[in-house]
Amino acid sequence: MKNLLNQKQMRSADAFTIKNKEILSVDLMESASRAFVKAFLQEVPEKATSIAILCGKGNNGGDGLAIARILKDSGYSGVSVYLVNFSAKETEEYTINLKRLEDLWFPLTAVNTAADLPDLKEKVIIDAILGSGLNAVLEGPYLQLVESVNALNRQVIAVDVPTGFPAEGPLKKEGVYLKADLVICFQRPKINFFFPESVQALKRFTVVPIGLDEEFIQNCDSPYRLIEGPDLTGLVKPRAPFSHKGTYGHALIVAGQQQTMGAALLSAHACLHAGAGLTTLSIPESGLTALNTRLPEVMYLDRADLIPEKTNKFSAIAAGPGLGTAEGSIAILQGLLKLKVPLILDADALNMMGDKPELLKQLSSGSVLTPHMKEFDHLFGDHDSWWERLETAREKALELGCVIVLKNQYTFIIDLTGKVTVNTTGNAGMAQGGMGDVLTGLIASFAAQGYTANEAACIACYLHGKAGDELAETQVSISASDLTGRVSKTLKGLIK
Ligand SMILES: NC(=O)C1=CN([C@@H]2O[C@H](COP(=O)(O)OP(=O)(O)OC[C@H]3O[C@@H](n4cnc5c(N)ncnc54)[C@H](OP(=O)(O)O)[C@@H]3O)[C@@H](O)[C@H]2O)[C@@H](O)CC1
Ligand SMILES: Nc1ncnc2c1ncn2[C@@H]1O[C@H](COP(=O)(O)OP(=O)(O)O)[C@@H](O)[C@H]1O
Repeated sequence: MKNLLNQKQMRSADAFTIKNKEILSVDLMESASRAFVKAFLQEVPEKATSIAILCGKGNNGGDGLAIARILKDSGYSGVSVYLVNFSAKETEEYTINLKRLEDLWFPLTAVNTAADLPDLKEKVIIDAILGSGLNAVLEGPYLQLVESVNALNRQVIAVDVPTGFPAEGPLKKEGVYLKADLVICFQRPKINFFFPESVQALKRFTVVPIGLDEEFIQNCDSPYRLIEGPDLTGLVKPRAPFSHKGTYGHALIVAGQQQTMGAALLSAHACLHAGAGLTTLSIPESGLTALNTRLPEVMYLDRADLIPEKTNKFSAIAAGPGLGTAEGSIAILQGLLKLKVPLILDADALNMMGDKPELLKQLSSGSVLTPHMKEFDHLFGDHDSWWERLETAREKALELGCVIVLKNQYTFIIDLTGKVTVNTTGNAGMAQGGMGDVLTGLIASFAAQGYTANEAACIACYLHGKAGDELAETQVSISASDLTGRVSKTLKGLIK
């Protein structure tokens, strides 16, 4: 899995690369700027496009100056550079790149106050004002400049990070950011790109390698990492010769009530498709006809049988989808907690725990909680930012000894030690009811098959989103049933 670094670690990776590869800092800037231009070419292939590059006086601005030169060398004929001179000091790499442009008689326009910014006519704006060196919210001339550029409503492509947007840490309410359509980011994405609030600053991002030492990066002690397809190849085991249904575990899903029986069926269906040897569903008796008609492979367990003697045969137990929160459901949850086995808890199971926080203390170690943002805040209190929510998730995972799957467009899987795995698969086509029920069924299936709680959560989240991404190639929206139908095929692609 790829480590995500904080800015201090990123600077160390910079320094290490410069020392060990015996390259100059300005050469690293050149490499970053070339990588930027390569990605920019894909985005703006028309060489006659007029482009304004706004450059601050730090290394982000230095990149902007190098990018101007490289774009010109690549055949872009309408590149203009605006020097944002709001700071007294400039970095050495900036100075070198400015000199290189001056030597080429490159036209440069000085912007010494926000009011100096001319009426930009260029079609595309490259934002190289401030990058990861940002140390406070924007104010004064930077704020004015950013607001006037935002008002232009042009296509904006930011270098590494949009001006004003912090790479890490809580996003302040008063923060103002230069709004980028795309960020071309160096070597690793910034952790803050994965939070929903980032939409205020960027629509999307792409990451380009710039030649930093990968071994150094991977050896950094970081709490964040990204899960990618190759990470699962090798982890997901193929079906074994001479195996039988008993080899792949027996999952129990406790879900559904009269009005929300579908949630239970969706979870069980997903569990089946992800390969559990046996799947049993515990639903109210009134759902039996639906179960037998819709999912003939799935067995039934009476609610009265949720007792140790009847449940000890299950290799994983999930509860919550469509379960309701009435007295009867609370009793079911309390009964499950008394089993003293790890549980996978979603939806109403989490809502009940939010209503009765004392239940959280009864969770067995190795359990998995799968809240979306509202369920999470109901469980652990309101949060002003996603950064803070993720910090709480890390503390709670450690304190409770459980895995927390904090769901969103990018889902955060926090393991028992508080480490965070970010899943980037999935798409807006999946924003339909029932999708979380499917995820619960997938986690239950992998847990039943013998994967650890964290492995089951990582495999399930990646697979869930990946199946959705494959379907999105030919569909606009994806129903929970569509997704379930795809899962086994996608899984096949993940096995060596
Ligand atoms: N390995 C990599 O990732 C590589 C990264 N590279 C590039 O380097 C970039 C980072 O460059 P950087 O460190 O020079 O900082 P940068 O963002 O240009 O800004 C610094 C200036 O901003 C100022 N300033 C800060 N906050 C402010 C505020 N709120 N309001 C006003 N001013 C503020 C601050 O002034 P100070 O507060 O210190 O007086 C200082 O003068 C990175 O994003 C990437 O583009 C590549 O070239 C090579 C490999
Ligand atoms: N825009 C999106 N991009 C990626 N994944 C999404 C998106 N919208 C929803 N999902 C995924 O769908 C699931 C929704 O879960 P949840 O809100 O609990 O759904 P429900 O309660 O309807 O079953 C989560 O796993 C989430 O990551």
